[in-house]
Amino acid sequence: MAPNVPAHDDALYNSHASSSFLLSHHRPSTPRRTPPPSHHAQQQHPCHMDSSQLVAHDQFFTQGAEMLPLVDLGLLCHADKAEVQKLVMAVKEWGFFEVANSGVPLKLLSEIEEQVSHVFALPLEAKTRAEPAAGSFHGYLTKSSGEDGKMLQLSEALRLPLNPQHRSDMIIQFWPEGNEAFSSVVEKYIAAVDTVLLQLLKSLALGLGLDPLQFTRNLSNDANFSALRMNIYPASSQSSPTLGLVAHSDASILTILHQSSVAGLQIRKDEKWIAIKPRLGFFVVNVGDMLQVMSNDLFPSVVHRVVKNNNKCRSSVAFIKVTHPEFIVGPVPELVSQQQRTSPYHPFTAEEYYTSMTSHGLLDGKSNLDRFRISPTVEHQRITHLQRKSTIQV
Ligand SMILES: O=C(O)CCC(=O)C(=O)O
Ligand SMILES: [Fe+2]
Repeated sequence: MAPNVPAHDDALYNSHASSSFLLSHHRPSTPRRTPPPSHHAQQQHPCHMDSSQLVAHDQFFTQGAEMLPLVDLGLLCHADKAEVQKLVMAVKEWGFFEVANSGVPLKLLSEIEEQVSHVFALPLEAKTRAEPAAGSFHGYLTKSSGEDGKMLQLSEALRLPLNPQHRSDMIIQFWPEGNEAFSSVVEKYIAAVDTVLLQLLKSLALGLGLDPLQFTRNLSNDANFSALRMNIYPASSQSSPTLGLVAHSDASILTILHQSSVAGLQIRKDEKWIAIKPRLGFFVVNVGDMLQVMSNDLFPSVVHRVVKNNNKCRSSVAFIKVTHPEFIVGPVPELVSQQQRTSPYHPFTAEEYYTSMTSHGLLDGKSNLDRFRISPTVEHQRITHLQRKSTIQV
């Protein structure tokens, strides 16, 4: 059976730190740090995850959907200065952007979509064999609710490890004889999207005047955390719009999303929800909580959700890249000096961040990151008070 696992790739803890303590480095073993008690009431939580306010996609699009900033990966690969600056501005302002000219063939995108539909079409019995083992974040996730009975995982998802050995162990749980087509498409897809991700992180570091490897050198495919998350959102039978994925931020450094031609993704900007229209061959990329912390809040990790469609099934594939489990995630020291601002978060490891999610559970929006805030927000205090324990994960 699936353990109680948090719903999304987000969230963290803390311990106060001077800027020099915030230097990121590995450490051999990490005694668990507990977030300090919360006192300082600050701002209102940025969003209300009230499902009664859902807006159908068609309605958004007839009103004219807002376009995400678009960057050209070909230009970034050539360190084109204007494009690098465009990327940095887009990420600062939106935390989300689209990538054109990624070099990932359209054929591979349609192949991965096909494999997503194959795996979810398996009998439930085969899928539940791959439910996450205790302590694991990977595996098949199906509908689950929290202790208060509120549904958290609303659709089906499969979190495949990026680590090749762990991945083939999981694939065997779905197909005891193995599945060569599935395995090879997934492998090709991971390799291709990883290249995109590394280039984007190099360009971001370059754009901030940092060592180009600043954000890439401590990433890891071997951890329990980096994953390829396949999502499927069956058409809703309700006449009114329904949620397919609760509002959350990703825990990752970056997440690279391929969405099918069916819309559903909405992001939170300036206190409003914005629907993102899928565009063939363009990836949607978003900053995760870890990059928000490393960039010392220059790059926001933005809350997003999925709304189901009335008559169409939607699928998506999220490539989620996380740091090595023992790497201490804190702000890049140069950014602390440039901004003359110490981090509002206690540093943490990926291990601690994910453990926080499992122990506290997914709470709406960015509540997990709030746990690591040195001066917790009013919303965090409210959430801590509620202490919801059961969770799902992204
Ligand atoms: O399906 C989508 O468009 C979003 C998926 C997502 O946010 C996630 O997997 O973290
Ligand atoms: Fe997400």
